[in-house]
Amino acid sequence: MKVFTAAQIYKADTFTIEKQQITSDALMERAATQIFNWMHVRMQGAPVKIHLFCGIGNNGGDGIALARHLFEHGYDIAVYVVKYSDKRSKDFLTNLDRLKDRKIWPIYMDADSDLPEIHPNDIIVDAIFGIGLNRTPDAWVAKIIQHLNTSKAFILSVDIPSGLFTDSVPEDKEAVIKANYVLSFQVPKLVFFLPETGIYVEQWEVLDIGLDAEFLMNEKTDFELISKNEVLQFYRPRTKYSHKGTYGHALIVGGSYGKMGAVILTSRAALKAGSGLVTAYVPECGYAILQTAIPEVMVLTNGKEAIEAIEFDMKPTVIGLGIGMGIHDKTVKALEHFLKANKLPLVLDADALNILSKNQDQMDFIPENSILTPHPKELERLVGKWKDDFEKLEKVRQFTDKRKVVIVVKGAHTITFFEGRGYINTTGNPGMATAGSGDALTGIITGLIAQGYSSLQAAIFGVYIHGKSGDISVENTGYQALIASDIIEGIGSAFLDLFKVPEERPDTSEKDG
Ligand SMILES: NC(=O)C1=CN([C@@H]2O[C@H](COP(=O)(O)OP(=O)(O)OC[C@H]3O[C@@H](n4cnc5c(N)ncnc54)[C@H](O)[C@@H]3O)[C@@H](O)[C@H]2O)[C@@H](O)CC1
Ligand SMILES: [K+]
Repeated sequence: MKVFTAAQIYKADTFTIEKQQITSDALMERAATQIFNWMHVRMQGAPVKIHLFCGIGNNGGDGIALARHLFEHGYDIAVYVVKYSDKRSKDFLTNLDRLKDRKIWPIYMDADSDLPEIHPNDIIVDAIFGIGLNRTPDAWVAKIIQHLNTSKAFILSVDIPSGLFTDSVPEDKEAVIKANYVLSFQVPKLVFFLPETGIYVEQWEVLDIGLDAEFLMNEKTDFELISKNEVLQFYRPRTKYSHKGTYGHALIVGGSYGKMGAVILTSRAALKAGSGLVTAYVPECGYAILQTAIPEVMVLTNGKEAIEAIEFDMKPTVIGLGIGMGIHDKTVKALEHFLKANKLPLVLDADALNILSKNQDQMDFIPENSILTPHPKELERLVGKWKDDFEKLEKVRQFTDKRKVVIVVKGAHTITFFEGRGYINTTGNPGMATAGSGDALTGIITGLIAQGYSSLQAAIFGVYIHGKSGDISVENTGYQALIASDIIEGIGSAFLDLFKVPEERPDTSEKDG
């Protein structure tokens, strides 16, 4: 699913209005009806107090139109208009008149108004600001927002949590609604997925308001959300007359005294992801450990307790490099020597990234289409410090552009970058923040490249499978007890899940988050 900017959403609105020959009011009515249906299916007329806080723009208009539908279906509502400006939108005013026609009188709120009492069991509809927010809300509006946040009532945000910008991090962290649920029109917003702004969105769902399908399909976006549908498009089925050679040979280079477990995890994950053959290249102290731990993996050795040279007499399809490798001087030299001679695509992780960060001139020897999988600290060493999430994304984009490589920015929503575009993953959970989780990911990605997936596909698919496996495994372990080995064990289930038919849903909108 594509992730549009605010400007693109406005463009889609205008395009749709012209093409479908409808009024903007009709589009607002669609939006409000969708939200109403969503609520009505779940609430079934329950006598719960619903407080609707509406701004004076089109987001407020959505809220006012929703209030009318709720009223007409017998819900107990209170409507507040937060008058943060005199520039009320046309469609807001139209809907306000319709509400007044039904003898519903909103409570107007300004800087001097008292804050209404809200019971923890009530429901709040947040329609104060939408994607039109262009500056930090005034202090008195921020106060209302804080009042709602501390009420303990369930907050349903219309389109986006009020106070959250679509393309920057909020300056005043207290002036943003913390939404329990966001109903986003047509497309999700990038800010739902970034660490600094995603905290305002507990769950989200997209509501289809019928924006023009052709426009949505043709419009190019900087970000795409990756769910099952997207990865299925490049899934490679196995053929009957294939053999292990068909599925490539992954070489996993790494390990040092005390860090051999990482190589076990990566090698195992590469096998489990489907690599035909896997060879581990480790220092001698890892030989018996590897051979005992994974009988399916072949082992080559160099150096005693750390790798001193990377030379081999075999032809791997792809090389995963850096896991538990350490930063011994001899290893650093070995890597430099190897990079100068190597032509194969690489999956670079952990100590390989740390070594490269310190010797940026060696970056020139990274082959195009290689994949780098840094965690936040490694990323910082690679691209330098950033002031916020948006600057981080920009720095990564520039780096991938310059070096022609794929960078996997690991996080709650891992984002894979290549050729100026970011692919946002939707699987995974906090249980996966555990030792060796990244080693497993490196193995999965390496194993996919071995089988013929392109670097970009392997990174996107690998991140998806890794997260999905974590989601399936956590059902049995709980967050705390989930360990990297569980993620590797779950890889098979994650593949099987690709072909599970989703269960029937009560409504027709797309769901995620
Ligand atoms: N454009 C359309 O056709 C549709 C728009 N929809 C709704 O419209 C929303 C966007 O509406 P608007 O563009 O009217 O914008 P908003 O309703 O988000 O904001 C209203 C206006 O307030 C002003 N403003 C921004 N920041 C402010 C601040 N800090 N203090 C005071 N005033 C501020 C801006 O001039 C802005 O246009 C979407 O989020 C969505 O909810 C939906 O009805 C679907 C259709
Ligand atoms: K809102």
